Amino acid sequence: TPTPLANSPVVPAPLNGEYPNLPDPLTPLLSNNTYDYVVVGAGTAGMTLAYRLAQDPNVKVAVLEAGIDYTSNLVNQALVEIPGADTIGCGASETDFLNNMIDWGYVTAPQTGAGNRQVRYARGKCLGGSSARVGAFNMMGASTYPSPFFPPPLPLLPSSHLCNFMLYQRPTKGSMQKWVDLTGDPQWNFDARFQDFKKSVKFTPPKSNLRQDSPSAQYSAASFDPASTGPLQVSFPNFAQPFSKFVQLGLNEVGIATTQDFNGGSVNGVQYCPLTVNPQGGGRSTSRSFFAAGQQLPNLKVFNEALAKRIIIDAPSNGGKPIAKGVRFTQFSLQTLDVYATKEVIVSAGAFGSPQLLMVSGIGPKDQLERFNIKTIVEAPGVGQNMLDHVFAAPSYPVNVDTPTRLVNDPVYLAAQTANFTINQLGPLTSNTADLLAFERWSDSDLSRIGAGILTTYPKDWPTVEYFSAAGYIGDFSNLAAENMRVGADGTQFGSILLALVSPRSKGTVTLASADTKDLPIIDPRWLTDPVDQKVAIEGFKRTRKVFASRAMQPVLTGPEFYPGSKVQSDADILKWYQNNLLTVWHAACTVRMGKKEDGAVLDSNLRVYGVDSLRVVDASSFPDLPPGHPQSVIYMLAERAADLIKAAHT
Ligand SMILES: Cc1cc2nc3c(=O)[nH]c(=O)nc-3n(C[C@H](O)[C@H](O)[C@H](O)COP(=O)(O)OP(=O)(O)OC[C@H]3O[C@@H](n4cnc5c(N)ncnc54)[C@H](O)[C@@H]3O)c2cc1C
Repeated sequence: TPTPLANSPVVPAPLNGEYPNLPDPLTPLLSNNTYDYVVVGAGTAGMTLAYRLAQDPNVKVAVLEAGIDYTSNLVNQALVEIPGADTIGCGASETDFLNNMIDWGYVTAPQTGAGNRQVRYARGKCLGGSSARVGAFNMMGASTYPSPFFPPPLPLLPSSHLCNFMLYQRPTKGSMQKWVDLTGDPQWNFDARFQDFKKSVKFTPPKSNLRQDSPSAQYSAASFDPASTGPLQVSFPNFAQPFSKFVQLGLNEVGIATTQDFNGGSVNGVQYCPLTVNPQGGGRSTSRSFFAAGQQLPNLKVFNEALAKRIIIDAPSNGGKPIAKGVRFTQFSLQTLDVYATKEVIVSAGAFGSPQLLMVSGIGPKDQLERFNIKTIVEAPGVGQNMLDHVFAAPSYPVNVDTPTRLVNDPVYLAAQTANFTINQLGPLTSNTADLLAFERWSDSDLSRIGAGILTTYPKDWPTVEYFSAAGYIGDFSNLAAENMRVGADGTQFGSILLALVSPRSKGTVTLASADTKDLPIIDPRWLTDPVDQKVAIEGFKRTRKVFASRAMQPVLTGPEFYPGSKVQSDADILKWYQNNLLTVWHAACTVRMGKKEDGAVLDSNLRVYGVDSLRVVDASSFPDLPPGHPQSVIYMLAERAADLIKAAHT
């Protein structure tokens, strides 16, 4: 049993013989258990932040990551890095993630707003965190499939693969102004942070000759910094889904104009979306790229399979301000160890892991702490509250162009396209499938008409809904690969338009199941429980049908709506269908939010935990509000800003 934490010496080496007979991998840590910074989580924010801090050779940085490095076995590496593999298994089914090596295996509480289903909620547990499209395979997988680039036979795959769609797109100026309003800090303004958005990213323009897209993908060069070295790669795949061209024209026809760019502070309109894809080789680029960039730095240590158990907080008995001193963790599930930070502890464990770690460490709502006999360090009612998320669902139609439905049904085609990807970096496996996006803000009169008048108060550039062109069949989202096999067995191909709610009003919670981080927290997103979200879902679904009914889409359609089909007509039918079929877009955020203390926020505008010194939270949980669209750009920006704030605080 480790020693009591209060007044722990900062440098307790040699740890009073507390950790006898440790296996080899732990020895280096024990010879040096004190760093300037300890970062929990090597995910999207944590790995970026740790690398930036370690660029200063005068500081030492330790990162504790509960998962493995996904490049440590070939199958997971292939599943992460082949963009087209993201069509495999985004399933909502809770029974699908046995043996999952690099996913946490979260399942939500029963969702009254989603047909009382318990929905699997994918989250990366590996270097790169949720920015890595991570898959699972059974333990024999690595030796069964010798090529790192050849996907294993699809029927053998458990459908527990989760798929980060790699969409790289920035929020609107108005939504970032909301961050300013909520925090009182003008530094969160889009223009003030534009340089941080650009800093992580090396942008490469689309190769239109290879993509053969028409109209071609557009972008604004001004949204990127030509001098940036990345290490995150942002570009376009060398393949445009044939289906997407029709969707673009259909969206235009219903009044959504083509826009140039999603990365300069406005998004309304339709365009191909840049991806975090590496133009060299066509593979996915994740926040692991920051690990790769820092691998040679002697002052950066990343510990895998290191599960943080709690933050070591020194709470003076004289009532002085508590101070974070380090982190207690288990590595390889073997031994409990302490690592100390002389400057700061930074929690980057994600929207579920961060509130959990704060609560088990004594920072959280009183009822949660008391329920599990956790000693209260700081009563913080906002921890684990205010969870915001996006959801989506899609009608599907039969089409006459190649889609991933063919990839899963035609082994010869799959083999040819695998070779095409591996050798030429061409073909559908280079694509993330949902390559074309549209954002639409509904007029104030339409919003009032449908009973969503509250959304008229949102900044005018904040879209109400997002549409994804999705080649393939979506169905009830339970298992994309298996469902495409089923419906496409006779050679029929499918195309879908996903409707996502990007101005959600429903708020969820993350609460504890026990006082130990080895037990997953309880996730209750409460999707679509707010009546405004329900109205938007109904209206948005009708809009997607209008797009399919456009003249521009008729040449690609070979029949009427296949799913849900003509039986779903009334508003009540539509709502029920949407609720029974929706899936998260995996954008959980705001569970340890930044803002004003008097408004119940947990973090000040510099990401510091109110009431505790030397402790910050930097990841999706720290968002004051969830901007419309896809959050990874915001998380990279947040990590860049946090690194600068931390460096400035210690010079
Ligand atoms: C399937 C999927 C598809 C997505 N698609 C897109 C997309 O196309 N575009 C986009 O912009 N966004 C997308 N997202 C969302 C985006 O990836 C996430 O919002 C983002 O990666 C979250 O970053 P984070 O740093 O907050 O957390 P994460 O990246 O999840 O990092 C948290 C890290 O902390 C580790 N951790 C947690 N608890 C502990 C602990 N106790 N001890 C040690 N380590 C711990 C985790 O293992 C993980 O590595 C997608 C997400 C998923 C899951």
